Amino acid sequence: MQTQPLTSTDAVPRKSGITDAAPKELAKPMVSIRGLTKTYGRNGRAVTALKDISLSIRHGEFVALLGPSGVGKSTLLRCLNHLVPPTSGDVVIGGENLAKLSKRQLLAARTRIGMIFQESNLIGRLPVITNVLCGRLATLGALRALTYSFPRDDYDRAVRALRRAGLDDEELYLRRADRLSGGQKQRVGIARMLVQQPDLVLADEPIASLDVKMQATIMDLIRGIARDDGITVVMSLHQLQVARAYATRIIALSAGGVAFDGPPGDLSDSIVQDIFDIDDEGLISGAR
Ligand SMILES: Nc1ncnc2c1ncn2[C@@H]1O[C@H](COP(=O)(O)OP(=O)(O)OP(=O)(O)O)[C@@H](O)[C@H]1O
Repeated sequence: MQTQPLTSTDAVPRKSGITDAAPKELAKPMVSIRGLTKTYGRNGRAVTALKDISLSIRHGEFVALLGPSGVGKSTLLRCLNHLVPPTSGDVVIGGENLAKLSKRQLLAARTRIGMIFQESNLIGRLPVITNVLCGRLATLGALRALTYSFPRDDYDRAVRALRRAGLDDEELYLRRADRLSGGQKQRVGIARMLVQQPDLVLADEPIASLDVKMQATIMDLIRGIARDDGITVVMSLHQLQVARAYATRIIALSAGGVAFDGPPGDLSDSIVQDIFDIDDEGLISGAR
């Protein structure tokens, strides 16, 4: 692996996505889903995770996807970048219908869609900086990608991203990723997303493995970055209060369909009670 000395470049927020895009592009929805259905085959049995979902998400929205375990939140997020191909229906991102793209075009489209995962999905044996650089892999040729030979600019970008994600201590950058705390890992995952310079971020339960204090820190960080860079966020969550505090829009899933879609202020306790069971810790624990 190639490891270059680290520079001390200042963290400069990117003004892209909503700010860089031409007005015509902004008029189009960031995400448009039409008639999305996903059926998995399991042990010779069909499981329909999503049933005929249609919705649009505008540039700059912060959408919380709520619902009990198994309702289809991860499936919906993964259909949005075709990591899980829909059984039927269309997913249009920034005006591009993903089903109509060639493999190569789909890979290119995915470079503008960042992901943040519950367990951060870092490569434990690799140093922090290399994990962040992995967000640039799609921009390298095949040989460079195989040997993790990143250009100098990418190292500078990775350092800036780590700083924006709240990791200032350069000693950490060369540490193996599996030697970090849960909160540090999540910050590295956010830095890896940042170097992709995405327009859209899909976050799958990014705070589920963190303590309450770190949950707030990570949510503040993601919201701040999304606002500064004009990034659209779609995030699955189990915590009702977190969704109410951070999202500009809540979409609640129930039985594979949309049970509620609106601003947090419209999701009254009585609507919540009609849709979900909430446990003592405020987590959505089941469907009504
Ligand atoms: N690869 C798969 N093969 C078969 N069934 C699957 C697969 N992935 C998900 N499912 C099923 O699809 C349904 C929706 O699962 P999904 O993981 O999208 O739900 P979720 O709301 O994200 O759950 P959680 O909150 O537990 O992550 C579930 O019934 C699940 O068992």
